[in-house]
Amino acid sequence: MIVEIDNVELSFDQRKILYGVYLKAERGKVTGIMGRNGSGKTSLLKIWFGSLKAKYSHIRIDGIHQRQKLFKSGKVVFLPQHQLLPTKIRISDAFELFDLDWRTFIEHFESFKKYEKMRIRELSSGELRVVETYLVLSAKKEIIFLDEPFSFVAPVYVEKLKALMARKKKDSVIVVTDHFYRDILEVSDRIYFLKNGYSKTIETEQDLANEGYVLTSSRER
Ligand SMILES: Nc1ncnc2c1ncn2[C@@H]1O[C@H](COP(=O)(O)OP(=O)(O)OP(=O)(O)O)[C@@H](O)[C@H]1O
Repeated sequence: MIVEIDNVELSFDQRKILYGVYLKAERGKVTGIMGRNGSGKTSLLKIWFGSLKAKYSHIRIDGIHQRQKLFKSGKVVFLPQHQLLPTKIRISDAFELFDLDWRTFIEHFESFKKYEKMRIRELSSGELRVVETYLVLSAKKEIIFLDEPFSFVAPVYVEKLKALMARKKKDSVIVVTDHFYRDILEVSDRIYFLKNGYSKTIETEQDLANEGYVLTSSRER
């Protein structure tokens, strides 16, 4: 499966946010999106998913223009930047909601064993992000959008989530954005950088330095 978005035009009031964007994401590859704060990454994911209306946007799946919002196809799952799960439910209920097996999760995230009967509100921000990202990645959808899955997450769990993404990309189109740029560079097979409303492909930390996203490439230090 190949999912593309182009001809995006988004403004808020008179402020142009996106106007020269083309992204292509495909099964078998993780597609990363990077850019400074406010460059439009979240907006772009929302337009792609269908929860934000742009003046123009053109979305294709396997070359076929999609008239309906992508989320209506039932093929896509979206981890939003802000909390996904309701705070009152138990963690075990969240696994039931996603039709996923708690024991499989525990095989990979053993230290979460003690939380099974706890409620979502009892998790720390990072623990919640691990659970939410795991659920979304494991949701057996053809298209997976992840907006900042690594926020608040300890390096050991980031590694586990990256390994999960590497496994899941065989079955699903995965698009991810995050400011943990080294992790995005590592896990992504193709990376787009958003700047001044446009997208361009980048590959290395040096490219990010050239775009002014990081101060200097670590190789130069
Ligand atoms: N509902 C809104 N109303 C007005 N302006 C908005 C709205 N949503 C986003 N914006 C503006 O659009 C721009 C892009 O926001 P967006 O959240 O897409 O950026 P981002 O690249 O995801 O940023 P970050 O890395 O900080 O999460 C920002 O300047 C933001 O202020």
